[in-house]
Amino acid sequence: MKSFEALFAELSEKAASRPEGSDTVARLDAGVHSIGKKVVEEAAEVWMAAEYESDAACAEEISQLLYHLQVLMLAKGLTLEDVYSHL
Ligand SMILES: N=c1c2ncn([C@@H]3O[C@H](COP(=O)(O)OP(=O)(O)OP(=O)(O)O)[C@@H](O)[C@H]3O)c2ncn1[C@@H]1O[C@H](COP(=O)(O)O)[C@@H](O)[C@H]1O
Repeated sequence: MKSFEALFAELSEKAASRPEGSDTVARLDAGVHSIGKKVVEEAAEVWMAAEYESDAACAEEISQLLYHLQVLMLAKGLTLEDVYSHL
């Protein structure tokens, strides 16, 4: 099982090394506008799953939202500390 911190470390490494075939690199190259739209789409899917789908489906949608939020953080150059400092 992967933690939020472990995923962020993995994505940070991918952003730096830019391996062939990485979806994350492609999403970063698409830019903040594209990533932002994905965040909104995934947030809506979380909402719909919470109201109309199973707990497992809702959890999966939440994991996808967290992934896209991390991609947005990387695109903006934000660190975990930048976000955690507001929690
Ligand atoms: N955790 C995730 C993750 N969660 C969600 N997603 C992406 O978000 C998509 C889910 O969005 P949708 O359900 O809307 O599916 P879709 O419509 O096909 O998505 P689009 O490709 O059209 O955006 C998935 O198909 C993945 O492309 C993720 N992509 C990657 N990861 C992890 O990120 C790491 C790096 O991945 P790569 O960059 O691909 O090597 C690996 O550990 C992966 O497991």
